[in-house]
Amino acid sequence: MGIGFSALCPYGSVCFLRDHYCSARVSSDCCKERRDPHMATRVRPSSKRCAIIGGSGFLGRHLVERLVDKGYTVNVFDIRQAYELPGVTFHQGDLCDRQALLVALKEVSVVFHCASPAPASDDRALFQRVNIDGTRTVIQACHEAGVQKLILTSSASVVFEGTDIKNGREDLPYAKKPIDYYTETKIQQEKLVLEACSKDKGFLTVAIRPHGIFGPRDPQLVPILVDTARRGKMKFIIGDGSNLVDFTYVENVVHGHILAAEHLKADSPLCGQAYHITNDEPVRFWDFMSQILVGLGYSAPRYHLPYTLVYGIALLLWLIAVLLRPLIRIKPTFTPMRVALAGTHHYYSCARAKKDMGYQPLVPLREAIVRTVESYPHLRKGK
Ligand SMILES: NC(=O)C1=CN([C@@H]2O[C@H](COP(=O)(O)OP(=O)(O)OC[C@H]3O[C@@H](n4cnc5c(N)ncnc54)[C@H](OP(=O)(O)O)[C@@H]3O)[C@@H](O)[C@H]2O)C=CC1
Ligand SMILES: CC(C)CCC[C@@H](C)[C@H]1CC[C@H]2C3=C(CC[C@]12C)[C@@]1(C)CCC(=O)C[C@@H]1CC3
Repeated sequence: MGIGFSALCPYGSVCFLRDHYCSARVSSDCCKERRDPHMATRVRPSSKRCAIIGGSGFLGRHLVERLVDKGYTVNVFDIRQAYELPGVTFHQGDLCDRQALLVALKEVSVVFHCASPAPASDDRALFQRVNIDGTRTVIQACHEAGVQKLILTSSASVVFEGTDIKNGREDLPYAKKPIDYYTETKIQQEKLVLEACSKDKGFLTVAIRPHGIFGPRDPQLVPILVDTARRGKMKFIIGDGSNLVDFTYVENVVHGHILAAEHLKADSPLCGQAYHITNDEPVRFWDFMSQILVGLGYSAPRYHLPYTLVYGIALLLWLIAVLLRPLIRIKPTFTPMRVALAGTHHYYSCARAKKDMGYQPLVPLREAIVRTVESYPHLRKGK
């Protein structure tokens, strides 16, 4: 067990002898007994010392910025350092390296794990190594460092098999046939983290399942969309265009993560559970894409193509790409996974997050789209 673990405070916070902190507001007998009177008001609460694995990435960096604003002490652990921010300590390394992780997790009580290889990668071995073996290493390092809470960024796609999901709840079974390697390993990763939750060991875990994260600095959704439009390939709507999908503004995803960390206590329903975090405003996939495209000066797609035809072609192209891989590397734009995401309903209920952690999206979709479009002046048509 981690260094210094002593007991669970009746208020739900975990008390640690090594640097215990009590504010005037939370002062149970348990806390009073263990309080170091010299440290009581000056030292930042240990519950506010966190590490973000993947903190250089799109979501991770937004999370880091918000945690710093909220007065957390932040360590970033990432394979690359993408920026500098006062109050943030960077640790560069691979999360599969336990020793490197241990340095970043020292004195930390909350860990956010939001690192993953890019979903568009086709490197199966990399997904296995980072998302599965690496997550085992993260859990082990958390135990060794005495971390109390682990918040995993999972994905709502862990239940998606390429067919319609309408208002899906967290109790849907994991996909038996996940849409790609990425999702296959996200399922295993989520299982590992949730199974590691142990009130006895004082190690609490929760998984956040966002869907279709977008916002400033996103390296995927808007850049891929614009690239496709610039190559003249965004003329067609796959299917009848009525399919509803969740797109979630990055600040709402961050809000869900922080609420989860703050509500995760030994006596809370969050322990070992997964939570959908969405904008709670399902939108027609093609309306959303059109609003982004038109906002950036491109034309919206207009012509309809049958879903099964496009899916069949995408499957064929993917097979050809796999067969030709030893000779030439082809990366089709319309992969079967993207076609399935673009042509089916898939939106999720976040009622559980509302009930258990008081989640409400902070930024509505309309405002989120405006902010996102404004943040990409370099991707406007003609730039
Ligand atoms: N974007 C989306 O729509 C959704 C994302 N998610 C999940 O959210 C999380 C964050 O995604 P997002 O911010 O979009 O992704 P990013 O790729 O922007 O961020 C992930 C970060 O993790 C880093 N990383 C990758 N491998 C390792 C490793 N072995 N050791 C340390 N760091 C590593 C990446 O570095 P590098 O870039 O160099 O690889 C990157 O900085 C992921 O877990 C993803 O599965 C879930 C649902 C939807
Ligand atoms: C070329 C067009 C048909 C589609 C362009 C937009 C897509 C790049 C995005 C639309 C839905 C997005 C999405 C993800 C990545 C980007 C999209 C495919 C994820 C796969 C990212 C990782 C996840 O966990 C699930 C996401 C679902 C939605």
